[in-house]
Amino acid sequence: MTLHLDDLRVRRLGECRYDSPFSEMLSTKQTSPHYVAEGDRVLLEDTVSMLAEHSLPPGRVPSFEAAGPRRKIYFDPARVTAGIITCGGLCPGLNNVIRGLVQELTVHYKVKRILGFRNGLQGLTAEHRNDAIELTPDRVRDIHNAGGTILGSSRGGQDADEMVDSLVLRGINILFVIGGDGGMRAATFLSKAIRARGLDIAVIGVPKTIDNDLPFTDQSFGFQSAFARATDFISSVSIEAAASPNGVGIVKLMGRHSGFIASYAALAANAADIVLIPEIPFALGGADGLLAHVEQHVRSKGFVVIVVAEGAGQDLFEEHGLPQHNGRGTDASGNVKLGNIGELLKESITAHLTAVGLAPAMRYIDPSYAVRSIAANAYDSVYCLRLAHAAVHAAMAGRTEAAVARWRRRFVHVPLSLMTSRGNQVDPDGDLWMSVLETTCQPARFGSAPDRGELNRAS
Ligand SMILES: Nc1ncnc2c1ncn2[C@@H]1O[C@H](COP(=O)(O)OP(=O)(O)OP(=O)(O)O)[C@@H](O)[C@H]1O
Ligand SMILES: O=P(O)(O)OC[C@H]1O[C@](O)(CO)[C@@H](O)[C@@H]1O
Ligand SMILES: [Mg+2]
Repeated sequence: MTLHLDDLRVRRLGECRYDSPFSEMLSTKQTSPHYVAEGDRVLLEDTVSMLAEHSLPPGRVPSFEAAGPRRKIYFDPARVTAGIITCGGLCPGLNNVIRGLVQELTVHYKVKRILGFRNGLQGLTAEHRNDAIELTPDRVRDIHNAGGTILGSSRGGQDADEMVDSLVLRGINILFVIGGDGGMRAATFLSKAIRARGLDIAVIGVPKTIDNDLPFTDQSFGFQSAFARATDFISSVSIEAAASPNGVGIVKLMGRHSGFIASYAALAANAADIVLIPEIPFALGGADGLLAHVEQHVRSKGFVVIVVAEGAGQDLFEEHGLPQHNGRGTDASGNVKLGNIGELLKESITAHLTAVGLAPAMRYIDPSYAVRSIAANAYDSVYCLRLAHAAVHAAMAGRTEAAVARWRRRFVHVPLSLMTSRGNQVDPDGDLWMSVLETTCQPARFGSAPDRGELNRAS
């Protein structure tokens, strides 16, 4: 996808006429690698060859608006009521972002009223709009020490007009939506309804997901904490598998469409023999299939450790005549319900090894919720706080229909249209997957699984 400068422009509600409370602090600042004045931008691409391909003057090169405080702001802080919602699955750091938003809004901008809507989009329905809680620095002081979200979260769609009515009735000028790909779509959907009514309400997304499946962000918050926790489970399973005759350790990790958690956790634990991710199809049977490789490991080393992402091998369910996984169905948000690949591996590996006289000691764990419900680690805590700061600065400067993200280590504003334009997946030809292959020594493919080109042409 070729992006042009116009695709990267962020919508503004209007001219910034108020002095920012930061203007004094900023008056001495020069543009530097760490501070970008209004108008300066962060490059979309960062290699000389990619830049040269555009053959464009510097002012037209695709670039993001830099995040951060402006000298002039759009909203009069004394008249602002801000709202916050968290939606989708849990993710380490949700409470840190809520806390960061509340502190930045109140301490620096002196915003007096912040409402936390309960349980995701449900909190914006007529039935629940009055359940919103007042968020104050006192209320959020210690929340970053706990996982989850003090606001609650949910899946499932709601009527746009009803949600906009709630924003109007509760006097909201700025809404922060902390969510994954669905949450960013919901923010877009709400923004459109707000725009259709000509309302002066800014909507800023703070992208979250342990799956790291959102584009235009180096890594989403919570991802580091989640894969660090997942690493512990891989280490445990590998110790168990190694200590048992014909030990087979399987750890199933989240990752609906993207194998980032599986790949990073496997690299960190450095104990997996096989990593299976949604991006790379694999075959179970045949001379080069997964089962043959598992058998080979058990014969040569005495045990095998497999890390599998939940979205891997979904095509195998049809092959194995498991119709309940093919009709699939969806959850309340429209996400396809996946077949349980961990169980499928457990059963097929047990059957295969038993048939060849190597009855296994199976050690299978699915630590999915244990991985995502924890508090943020130190790295994510810093990241969440800085994203929250960037989100508040963006909203106060009248940016809307945008998300804040870290791109090439700089905080930027990303139009929601781009945030929802595609997913982010492990590149089978990229350096991350190469590192996994180098570490596990597994083959590039198990069996005669179709290559990606064939799959893309078929779909
Ligand atoms: N296209 C859409 N339009 C309006 N609302 C949407 C859309 N897609 C998703 N939503 C709503 O956004 C909310 C969050 O979506 P979802 O449950 O898919 O989680 P998510 O934000 O993708 O997070 P995660 O994937 O990390 O669990 C849900 O309430 C869902 O109904
Ligand atoms: O059980 P739930 O809450 O629907 O969440 C499961 C999904 O949430 C995610 O962790 C994303 O938040 C996916 O990896 C996973 O498929
Ligand atoms: Mg999602």
